[in-house]
Amino acid sequence: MRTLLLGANGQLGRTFLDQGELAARGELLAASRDGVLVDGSRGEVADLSVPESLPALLDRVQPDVIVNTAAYTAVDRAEQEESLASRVNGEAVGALGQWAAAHGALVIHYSTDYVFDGGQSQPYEVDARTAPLGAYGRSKLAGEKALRDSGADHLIFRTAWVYAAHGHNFLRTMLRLGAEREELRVVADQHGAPTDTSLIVDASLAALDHWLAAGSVERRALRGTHHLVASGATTWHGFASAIFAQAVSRGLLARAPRVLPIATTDYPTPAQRPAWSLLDNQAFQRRFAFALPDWREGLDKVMAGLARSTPTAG
Ligand SMILES: NC(=O)C1=CN([C@@H]2O[C@H](COP(=O)(O)OP(=O)(O)OC[C@H]3O[C@@H](n4cnc5c(N)ncnc54)[C@H](OP(=O)(O)O)[C@@H]3O)[C@@H](O)[C@H]2O)C=CC1
Ligand SMILES: Cc1cn([C@H]2C[C@H](O)[C@@H](COP(=O)(O)OP(=O)(O)O[C@H]3O[C@@H](C)C(=O)[C@@H](O)[C@H]3O)O2)c(=O)[nH]c1=O
Ligand SMILES: [Mg+2]
Repeated sequence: MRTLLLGANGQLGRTFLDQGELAARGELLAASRDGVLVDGSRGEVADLSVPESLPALLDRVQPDVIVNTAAYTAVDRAEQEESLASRVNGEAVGALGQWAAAHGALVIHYSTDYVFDGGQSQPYEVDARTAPLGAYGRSKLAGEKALRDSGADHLIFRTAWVYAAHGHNFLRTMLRLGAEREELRVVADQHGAPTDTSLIVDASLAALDHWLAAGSVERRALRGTHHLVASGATTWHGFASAIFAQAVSRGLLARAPRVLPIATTDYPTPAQRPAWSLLDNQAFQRRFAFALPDWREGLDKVMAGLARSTPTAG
């Protein structure tokens, strides 16, 4: 089995590489926008802002599985750059699907809670009505549709509130701001489940193994969209508070800032975010026989990893 990993320098892409299991399952080629990987080594070049460049790469690599973790993820900036966001998150995904359909490859792709408007008050099921509030969500929804319409074998995993010890994410923003400021104001009326990249990688591999072992009838049931998020629920304020509690107890911060709960209306941003981002992950757990633990377990592991690799605060 030959796998092509796109977006290898992103939060999720890096965890796929670090974790090592994709490489253990066969041959693994990693691609980034310019072909340079975070460790300085050379990988493949895959620029998703130029969708028409992708077939030549795929023809050369001939992957059996394409794992697409590349995406335009700047939620606020997307409001100003919607055409770029929709090329990367929409058209490029369609191009991957078209190649995969013609060559019998499987596409594993990631989408987001931001395809929903957040108007619900119970976890979203996979077939709930989508209605993105902003350009990022629209572009991701376009990618889902393009992949489905391509006719390729595919697994789309909608996840949410993704973080890791590396990369751009809310946890790292909080640790940086918390070291600088006495007080932070964080929205307490957006609800979701923070999901660490290790969980996404482990769950994706479990799903891939299921797929590889399945016959054509079972594959028809597996093919499609799934909700892959940690269990439990919190708010960004709750997540921030949990991050600081851990940071202090693990010696990463000498003291926690005050974290004031605020309303979304008191934190104006260019893009509107869903108030309710919880995705129902029960079907994923049943279908792939994989347990998705509470978000606090993931936070615990990520903070333990950070504490191991960081000198303690004075
Ligand atoms: N982050 C989150 O909270 C969530 C993410 N998701 C989805 O999960 C997936 C993984 O996200 P995550 O790892 O967090 O995202 P990151 O932003 O950490 O990583 C995305 C990667 O894609 C790369 N990229 C951006 N534009 C291009 C391009 N034109 N060509 C090639 N590569 C490009 C980025 O490169 P560079 O850094 O150079 O721009 C980056 O390395 C995405 O599909 C995302 O939409 C879903 C829900 C939540
Ligand atoms: C830094 C900061 C943010 N916030 C708010 C803004 C926002 O509502 C919330 C989270 O901020 P972020 O900018 O990290 O969130 P955002 O970039 O919107 O995160 C999203 O990214 C995309 C890619 C996804 O797919 C989503 O699942 C989600 O994870 O916290 C505060 O209230 N106080 C603060 O000090
Ligand atoms: Mg962000």
